[in-house]
Amino acid sequence: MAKVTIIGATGNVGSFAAHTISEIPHVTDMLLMGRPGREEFLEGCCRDMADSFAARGTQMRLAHSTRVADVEGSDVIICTSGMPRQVGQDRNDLAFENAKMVAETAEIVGERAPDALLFMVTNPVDVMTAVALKYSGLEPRQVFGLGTHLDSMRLKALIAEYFKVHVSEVHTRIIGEHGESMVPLWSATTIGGIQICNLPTFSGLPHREMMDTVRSSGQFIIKNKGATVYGPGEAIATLVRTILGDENRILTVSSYIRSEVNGIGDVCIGVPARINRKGVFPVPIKLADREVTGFAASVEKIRTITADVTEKLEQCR
Ligand SMILES: NC(=O)C1=CN([C@@H]2O[C@H](COP(=O)(O)OP(=O)(O)OC[C@H]3O[C@@H](n4cnc5c(N)ncnc54)[C@H](O)[C@@H]3O)[C@@H](O)[C@H]2O)C=CC1
Ligand SMILES: O=C([O-])CC(=O)C(=O)O
Repeated sequence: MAKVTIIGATGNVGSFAAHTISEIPHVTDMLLMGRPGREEFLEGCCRDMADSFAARGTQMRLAHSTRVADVEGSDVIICTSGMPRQVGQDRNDLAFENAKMVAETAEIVGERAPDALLFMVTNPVDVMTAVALKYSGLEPRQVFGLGTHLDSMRLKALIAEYFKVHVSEVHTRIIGEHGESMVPLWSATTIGGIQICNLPTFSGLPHREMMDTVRSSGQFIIKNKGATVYGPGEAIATLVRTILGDENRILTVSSYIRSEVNGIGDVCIGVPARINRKGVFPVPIKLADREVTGFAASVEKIRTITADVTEKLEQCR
């Protein structure tokens, strides 16, 4: 029995995520939230969704609102509201504009739903996770972002295609920024349980090309169809299912780390974390030397942008 709220449900990602989440059996209540002025659109979304429930036999209470205070009683609150990037923009270009909205929203969430988990999707997601953590006043286990889970999924699909195996045979991870400085963990990549570097075909793997494809996926999709929707929507639903099913899966999400990765910490960034109904718990890990260098650079980048955005937010409050 759980209530899930989607803030930004009128948008591309929010509306598709709402539909994928409606397939999760634990969800009994869903609240679609949009900006004031979007009431009619939200009503339309609810009616449309109810039609799909009728076709599938889904039984779920569905409501809509334009008041963030209505998050009260939610178990999971997903924030997909905010500006998306345009072709040629970097996700970090959105940082300050989206941070203003996230800070305001997070404050209300902290007051009205102090026991909820707050799941950030809005970009730049690592910086937005830090802003949400600060302004909600919630505990680090309660606030997390989609992080590099989507990037890890993208890499997994490319590896599966290369080796002609089912995606479920591939385990891989990308950590760090959901952005240019992301770091693939080849040392933690296995196929059918065998470390990828122990497979003779590994030497021919086009690592660089694969990572170029992963890094540019968002931009490619935005250029061709305006927004990334299905990948993020399914990735969001996987996390919600993991939480509500109390599954203790280890997925790579943006989370506050103290010093869990080779002693590096005090930042919100994509790291492997155990996820269950209580929230998100980063797993202490020790990386190979080359991977540490890349991760440390990614942390430094995100820490600098986060500090800059937080300072600007404080000045305009
Ligand atoms: N972390 C990830 O992997 C991904 C993150 N995103 C991010 O998710 C966000 C939403 O993307 P889309 O759904 O494509 O955008 P969209 O433009 O379709 O929807 C954005 C929604 O946010 C609302 N909104 C915009 N500015 C707002 C404000 N100041 N206050 C309150 N609500 C506001 C809009 O009304 C709309 O409902 C973007 O920041 C995008 O970059 C998108 C895909 C993947
Ligand atoms: O690229 C974007 O702006 C949207 C996003 O984060 C993704 O799909 O990875």
